[in-house]
Amino acid sequence: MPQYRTFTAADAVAYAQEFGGLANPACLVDAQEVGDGNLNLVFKIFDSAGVSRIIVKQALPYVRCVGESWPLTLDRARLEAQTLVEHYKHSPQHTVQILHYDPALAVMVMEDLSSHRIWRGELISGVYYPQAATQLGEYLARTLFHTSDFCLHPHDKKAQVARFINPEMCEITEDLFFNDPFIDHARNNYPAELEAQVAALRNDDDLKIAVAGLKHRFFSAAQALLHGDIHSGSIFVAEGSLKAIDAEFGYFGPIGFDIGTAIGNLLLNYCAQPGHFGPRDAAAFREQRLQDIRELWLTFAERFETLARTETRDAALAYPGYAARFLQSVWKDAIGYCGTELIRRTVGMSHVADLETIEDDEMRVACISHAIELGKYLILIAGQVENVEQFIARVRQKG
Ligand SMILES: Nc1ncnc2c1ncn2[C@@H]1O[C@H](COP(=O)(O)OP(=O)(O)O)[C@@H](O)[C@H]1O
Ligand SMILES: CSC[C@H]1O[C@H](OP(=O)(O)O)[C@H](O)[C@@H]1O
Repeated sequence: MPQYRTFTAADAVAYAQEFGGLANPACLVDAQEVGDGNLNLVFKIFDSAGVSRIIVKQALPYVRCVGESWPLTLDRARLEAQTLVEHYKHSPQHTVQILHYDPALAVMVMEDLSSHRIWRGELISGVYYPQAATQLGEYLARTLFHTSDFCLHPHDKKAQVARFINPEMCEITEDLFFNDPFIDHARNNYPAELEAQVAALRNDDDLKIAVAGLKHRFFSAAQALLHGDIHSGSIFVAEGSLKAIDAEFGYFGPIGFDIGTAIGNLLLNYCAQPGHFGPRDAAAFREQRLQDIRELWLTFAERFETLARTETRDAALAYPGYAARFLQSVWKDAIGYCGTELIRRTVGMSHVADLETIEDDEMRVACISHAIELGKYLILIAGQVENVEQFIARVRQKG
């Protein structure tokens, strides 16, 4: 077995020639490292005509955006490859295809999605993909249903939970979402002007109890195999197409976490709109985001319920009305997790380009402040919002 080493561009080309599955591997001649995420190396491998043909992704033994002072398990590459392979089985249209995985080198080779664009960039530029929210709802319904107790035999489910135990990556989420923003932590990063607003988060008993409940369910509710980090930067879109990538946070957790993360990133974009298009033009883009949220939830819920009605194997869970009851609890979880995504992306260490690229300082701070307030509000009211129309009305009320 090869020893782990960090790939150079030449290593990545040689690896893609061997494991890329191309009929004419010698055509692969060049590589460029294009990783813009927080964690890993990503190489595009080009042919002699300069066309990107295949992707080689390698985990580093530390958090890329911080450096060697924050070591991180290489096993995350296994969890990412395994999660994407499992999701591909259930939703091949909306999951990147993994072609090869190598545990010793913590490397995977995957389908090249250069014909697509990262959704976050498109949302920031105001490019609308009207089908994307529906397709994301379909992806979430199919992957989450087919890895849940509605579908799996109890023995298989338990074996799968064990195969996807992901303690190191879950710990990052546990800290960044549910701890750091609600205490005075060195990793936090927010505008000094918002100190009083952030201090109020630390001193709000109701909020901290609600966040404790969300963290507790993140620890313990092994409902389905989550993507675990399904934000708009982990989603490629093209006309009529959507593909999820980057699933190294995959584990069996509460379904509402994936739904809430996805909705949360649409809301972060909603909050950022005045910073990119000015208060007047922002209104139309904001309506698109609210429509995306409506479409995402309604598609997810409708597809999940249909699958539950037609394909549930467990006799008790198949009882008419139970799936609808379960989806109500998923919805309420999703609103809470959505709120934590808004807060961790504004107060915590890991920010989003939607807000960070707003050039005007005063406007940027105002948009960040809006996201923090909205996040706190959603966490507090999560249990009272019965449906997506009420959710949208509440978001509108908060400005
Ligand atoms: N399958 C792919 N096809 C084309 N580009 C990709 C692919 N996977 C990743 N990339 C590029 O690499 C970037 C970082 O990938 P990502 O998986 O998000 O890395 P990280 O795990 O470090 O967050 C993406 O934003 C995208 O530009
Ligand atoms: C210390 S990891 C911070 C943050 O980075 C991950 O995002 P990505 O892999 O898409 O760059 C994830 O959201 C983590 O919470």
